[in-house]
Parts: sequence; C-alpha cells; structure tokens
Amino acid sequence: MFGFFKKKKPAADEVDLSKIKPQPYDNEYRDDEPEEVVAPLTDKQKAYIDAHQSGNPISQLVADTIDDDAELPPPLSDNTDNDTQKKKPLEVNTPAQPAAAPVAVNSPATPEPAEPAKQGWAARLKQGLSKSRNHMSKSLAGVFGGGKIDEDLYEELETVLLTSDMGIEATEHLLADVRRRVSLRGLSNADELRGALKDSLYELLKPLEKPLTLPENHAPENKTPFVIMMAGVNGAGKTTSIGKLAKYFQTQGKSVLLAAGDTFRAAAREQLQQWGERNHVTVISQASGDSAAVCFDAVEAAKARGIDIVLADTAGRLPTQLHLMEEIKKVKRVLQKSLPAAPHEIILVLDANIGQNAINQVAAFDDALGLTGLIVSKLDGTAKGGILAALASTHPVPVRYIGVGEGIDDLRPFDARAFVDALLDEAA
Ligand SMILES: Nc1nc2c(ncn2[C@@H]2O[C@H](COP(=O)(O)OP(=O)(O)OP(=O)(O)O)[C@@H](O)[C@H]2O)c(=O)[nH]1
Repeated sequence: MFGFFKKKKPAADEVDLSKIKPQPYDNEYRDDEPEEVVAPLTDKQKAYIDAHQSGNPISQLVADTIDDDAELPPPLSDNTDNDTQKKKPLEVNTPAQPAAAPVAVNSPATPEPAEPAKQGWAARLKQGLSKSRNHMSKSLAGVFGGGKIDEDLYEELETVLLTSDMGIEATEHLLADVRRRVSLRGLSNADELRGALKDSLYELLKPLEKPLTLPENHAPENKTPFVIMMAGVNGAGKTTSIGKLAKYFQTQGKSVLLAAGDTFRAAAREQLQQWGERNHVTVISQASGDSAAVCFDAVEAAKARGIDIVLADTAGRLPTQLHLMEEIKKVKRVLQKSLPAAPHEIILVLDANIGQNAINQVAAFDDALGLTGLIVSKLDGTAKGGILAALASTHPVPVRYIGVGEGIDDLRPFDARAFVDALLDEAA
C-alpha cells in the first residue's frame, strides 16, 4: 500500500518509504512489488502523501486537531520546538529479510544468543515462581508441619499470607474459606491444610483468568488491526512484554506491527526496534516525536498492510504525574481517530515486586484509561507472588499474561491452577 511513495524521491534525511515491504501474513511472505497491491488513492491517502511530502506525518496533523490539546502539557521530548517536531520524519523499521514462517525468530542481522534447551511452560513457571514458592514453603513448613489444626495454627497461616503480599482483604477471605473447608471436610491434621489452602487460593484467583480473545483472521481486504495499548510506570516491563507478545502472537499465526510510542525514554525506541528485529516485525517510530502521533501512524500502516495486531508502547509514568496521565489519555483518543474501536485492549503492566502499591496503580490507571487487562511481570524476581490474590480481592481486572523472566518465551496467559500449583506445591 505504500507503493505510492515511490513516486517521490525522499530527502536525504528521510526514510525511503519505497523500501517498505509487506509483512508476512498467514505464514506466507508476500514478496510482490508494492505497486501491485496499491488500490486507487482515497482522499485520506492523498492527504497522507501531502502530509508526508511536507515532512509532516498526517498523524501529527490529526493529533493537532484534538480539541483539548490546549490543556495538554508540553511535549515530553527535550525538543519543545513544535515546528522542529513536525518535521520529524516517520521511521519505519521493516526487517530486511523477513522469515518465511513467522515462528522463526532468528534474524541473521541480530543472531540470538544460544539458548539453553527449551523448557516447557509448566517448568518455566515453576522455576520463575521458585522464590515465592521457597518463601511460602519455608514459612508454611511450621503450619503444615504436623500437629493439630488450632487457633495458633490459623494465626501462623495469617502471618504467612500477609508476608506474601496478599493484603488484608485476601488474607481474611482465605482464612475464612480455609476454615470452612476444614470443617466441611472434617480435617484435623495440619498437613492436610495444604490442599484446602490451594483450593481456596485457586477459587479466589480463578476470576482473574480471562485470556485475551483475538478476533478471527479475516480476509486481508476486510481486516482491521486489533490494537493493544500498553501502559504502566517506569521500568514495569512494557517494552519487554511487547517483545514477548510479538513472538507469542506470531506463533498463533498473527501478523504484528509495533508502535514505538515511548518517545520519552532515550533508549526505548532502539529497545523496541531490537525486539522488532528479533521477531521480524515492523516498528513504526519517530525520533523524539509525539507519542499519539507515532501510535496513529502505526495503526494507519497496519490498516494499509492488513496487519492483525498493533502493539503500542507508551512511556512510563506515575499515576501522580497528572500531566503525563493526560498525555496517555490523548494517545487513546488519537488512536480512536484512526480506528473508532481502538484501542481494543488497554493493558497495564505491573511489576510484581511493587507489592501492595500495585493496587493503587491499577485503580489509578483504570480510572484514567479504563483498563481491559493486566500483565504481571517479573514474578520471577519476587518472593511475594501473593500480589495476585490482593488484586483479586480488591480490584479484579483480568490478568491477561504473566511474566516470569527476561527471555522471549517467559510470558504466557495467566492460568490460575498452574499458578497456584507452582506457588504452593512443595519446593523441590
Ligand atoms: N526478571 C524479569 N525481568 C523483566 C521481566 N519483564 C521485564 N523485565 C526487565 O525489566 C527491565 C525494564 O523493562 P522494560 O521493558 O524496559 O520496562 P518499561 O516499562 O518499558 O520501561 P520504561 O520505558 O522506562 O517505562 C528490563 O531490564 C527487562 O529486561 C520479567 O518478567 N522478569
């Protein structure tokens, strides 16, 4: 669809958009010349070309027309000169040699370090949660260690749950539920408590298990992209999660495009471009441009190419930074300009290490954006995996995925049963 850009010779400092190739789709790389897939130009496309020829991505024009721009803070980039910003060329990083099959992730340009033998997800999850499991196991040794079930034992259990970051509400709920099960099942020995606790925790977490359902593949000409926007505080794991998801979706036969909407952190764009190369997917970015504009461009590019999924990165921000919360709301509004139903999914990425702070973050981002899901990252780095129980009792937003490591395969849909087993089974 971008073949029409061939008609213009790009300026020296611009990306030559004629080099853009279509993405792999449905496991098949379409190597046809761009001109062959060009439909007659619509008014919108003409406007796009005009905007591009003036060195001014159309997204910037759309972003500029958002009514409440006046209330917005100055742009995040160091460069606050609007004119200069408008001239920032759109960067489209398309991998030079897309893999024949989307599942192949090794790029000749950026060879992957040799990975150790692949583990199944259950083993990865268990290994990822080993800190939490060891903490639980050690603390619960006294509880499950034998003897009678009595009030002292319930008190000990209460302490273990609280020190595992489950929070007061979840702890009270679990204690009451365990008591109920003990009485129903007529349990009397402490070593029988483990099963009762596992069942209680599973029932508490089960409502969080609502996997993301992607739309069916449509014919390319009818297809609109499914847009996933990421939000979260600095360093929560947004960019890394996008990289992992890009691979995960490709293994499901979906084509993916990335939007480098974190235009604030110096290396975020390069970091996303690296993930793009590893996954052989296109990354749309602008050097220190406007986040909303980059995301808009990405959705336009995805529409033109019949891409299934757009993953939009955003800069990290604290909920207390009100001007930055306004900025991310603007990203959402500008995405809707390109595709009224977008973003179809707004995911908050939560670092599991932050403990009870997670509750405030979920509440604040939900209030600002209307969250549809969570990714709980870095569960491997904490001994307090109980945060999910706290979320389930206070702010039960679906946990779409959990991350248990920095590797590309260390992210999967949340499975309450597997999680409880990995957390509460006896440590190896
Ligand atoms: N151990 C572990 N590390 C992770 C996980 N997810 C992300 N990280 C690491 O956390 C660090 C921050 O991750 P990023 O993806 O850059 O975080 P971000 O939210 O995009 O950061 P900002 O752009 O600054 O807001 C990186 O070093 C990642 O490798 C995880 O599940 N486990």
